[in-house]
Amino acid sequence: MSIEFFQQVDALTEAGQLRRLSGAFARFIASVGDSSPQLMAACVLLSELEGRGHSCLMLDELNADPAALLGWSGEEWRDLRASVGDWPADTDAWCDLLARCAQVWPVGGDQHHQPLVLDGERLYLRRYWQDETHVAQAVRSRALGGVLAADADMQTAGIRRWLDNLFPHAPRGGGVDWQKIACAVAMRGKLGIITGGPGTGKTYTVARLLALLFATAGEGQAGLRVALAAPTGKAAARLKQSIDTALDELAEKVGDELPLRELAARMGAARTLHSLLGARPDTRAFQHHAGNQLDVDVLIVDEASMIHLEMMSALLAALPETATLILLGDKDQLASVEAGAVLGDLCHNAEAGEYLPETLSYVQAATGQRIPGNFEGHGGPIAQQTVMLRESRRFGGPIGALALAVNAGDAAAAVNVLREGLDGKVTWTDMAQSADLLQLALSGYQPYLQLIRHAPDEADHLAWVKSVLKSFESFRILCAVREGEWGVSGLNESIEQRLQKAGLLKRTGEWYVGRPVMVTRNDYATGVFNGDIGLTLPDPARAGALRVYFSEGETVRSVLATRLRNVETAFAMTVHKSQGSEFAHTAMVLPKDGGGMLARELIYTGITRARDYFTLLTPNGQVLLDAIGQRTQRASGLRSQLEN
Ligand SMILES: Nc1ncnc2c1ncn2[C@@H]1O[C@H](COP(=O)(O)OP(=O)(O)OP(=O)(O)O)[C@@H](O)[C@H]1O
Repeated sequence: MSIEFFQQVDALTEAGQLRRLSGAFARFIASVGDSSPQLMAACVLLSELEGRGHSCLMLDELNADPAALLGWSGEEWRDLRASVGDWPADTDAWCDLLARCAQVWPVGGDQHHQPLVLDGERLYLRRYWQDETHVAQAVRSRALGGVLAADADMQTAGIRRWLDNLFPHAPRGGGVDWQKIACAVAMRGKLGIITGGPGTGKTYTVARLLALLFATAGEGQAGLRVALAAPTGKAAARLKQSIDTALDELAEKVGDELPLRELAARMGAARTLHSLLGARPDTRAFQHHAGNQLDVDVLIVDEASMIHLEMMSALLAALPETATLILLGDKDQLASVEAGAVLGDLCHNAEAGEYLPETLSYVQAATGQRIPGNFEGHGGPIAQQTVMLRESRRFGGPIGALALAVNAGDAAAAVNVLREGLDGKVTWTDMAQSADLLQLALSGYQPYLQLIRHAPDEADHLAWVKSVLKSFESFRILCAVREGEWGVSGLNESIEQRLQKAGLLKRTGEWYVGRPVMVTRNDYATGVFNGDIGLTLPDPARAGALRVYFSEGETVRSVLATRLRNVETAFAMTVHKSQGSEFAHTAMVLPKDGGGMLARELIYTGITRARDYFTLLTPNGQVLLDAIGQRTQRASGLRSQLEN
């Protein structure tokens, strides 16, 4: 029995070191079979890691340094370790021990709905193993499926003709036109992955890919069904806007040969993945699934780095085999809060290319471009369908240089850019005090709060709402953490107080004019979703009533403030929640102590939310250096499943 072990777990839970769920989960596992402290320890660790976005527990890591898995010191780990008693001698011993437990299904063994799965040296919750296995199988078969066959020469020639038309100019500096290559590669299978940093032309490229799909659809052209989606409403609205603009520009160039405006008009709005799949209240199941698939020929999904494992599995199940899936995203951004780092795993060869000889010759035939030798290799089917765009069109200058340095883990170069602060585009206040932050919040939020004071007649209400929203969207404070003085909750409170003191806000209760809010839970009744950000403004129809206005590209939606239940004030938001958004001026705030939990992806994601100006505030600069030096490694078996 594991009495001593659970006493330790309970004490650590009370101390806030472990999630309550972890102890409860281990107890549940103990109640349905074996209850050895070793199995219990593996369950607690598995649950803790799941809460941090890992899809499995790597037993070699458990064997090598379990404290490091939790980010604990040896001291913190000591008592829990002692309560386990005998610790298996090595990874094999862990595998043997777990494989003998009734609650564990060793893959290939007898199945009787065991809640845990042991796949090689990885221990999973069954659901994650199923999702991972399904995603691996589905993307592999998509990458391999539909690859140009018997009449390939003719098809390739058709693709080439159109690509030359759509990309008429030689790439700048005489390099390789990865955008053109990305289009060709996506035409080759039922899966295309286009990754790249901000402004590298992912949307520009996908608009041309759409034109190409449309142009080569033959008789199917008139009925080609294209759907656009993204993980958040904001990202979906941005995608639609960028694609419409790009298709419009392209239509001018292509002329009568291709009715691109007709295609754009038929596409309809971009939707969130939840809405596309038909999420329903009170169930994880979607309306669209393997038995009731989506009615589309082409699905384009932007901000794919935010898609978690379970969502990717659901998406792939709901997509007909015949449809083409195009994933767009920045592989270096933070992964989803939920388990999995799917885009990162799918793109693990993207930097190096790893293209096979057949890919090289197809690309040459379809684009006239020769992929340089250093990108040749032995990548699997996903690598052959993945292209990384490498040149940013609008993200140069100090912000771009800073993002590059952080991404490369080069803290010294990052500090150089921050110190030089060229053109005032990048500003860094180290040893920052709260007063610095509050001053910044005051100057950043003053413009929209002043606009609010000049509420117009009823007739101009919508135009005014749009201008206030636009002004609010131009500045944002991002936090690395939620708790504490430098976290979201502490800062929102102090910023509200500061703005009130400056006479910019009149806070009378929970709801007040000018309050920005973020939705924290999907709410089907009001049609607002987790992560949506809105602004509280007077209701023109009812004196004294307040509505929350949400910007959706060109349109605005509103909900009575009192109908919104799961919201929080959003002067400051987490970097995680800011994904898919961009602000003219982004200010990022790091905490005094990162607790070893901040990594480079977070810093990179924060910086790349800034369009024109980036301000960094650090009460303790060492936290920045430590974060740049640390990579997020999410345990996942997806890469190895993709290679099998
Ligand atoms: N080959 C090109 N020739 C001319 N302009 C280009 C080209 N590629 C991209 N652009 C322009 O560069 C800008 C950025 O491109 P785009 O918006 O497609 O990048 P993105 O990777 O989708 O950015 P984000 O990550 O912010 O969504 C756009 O104005 C686009 O029109």
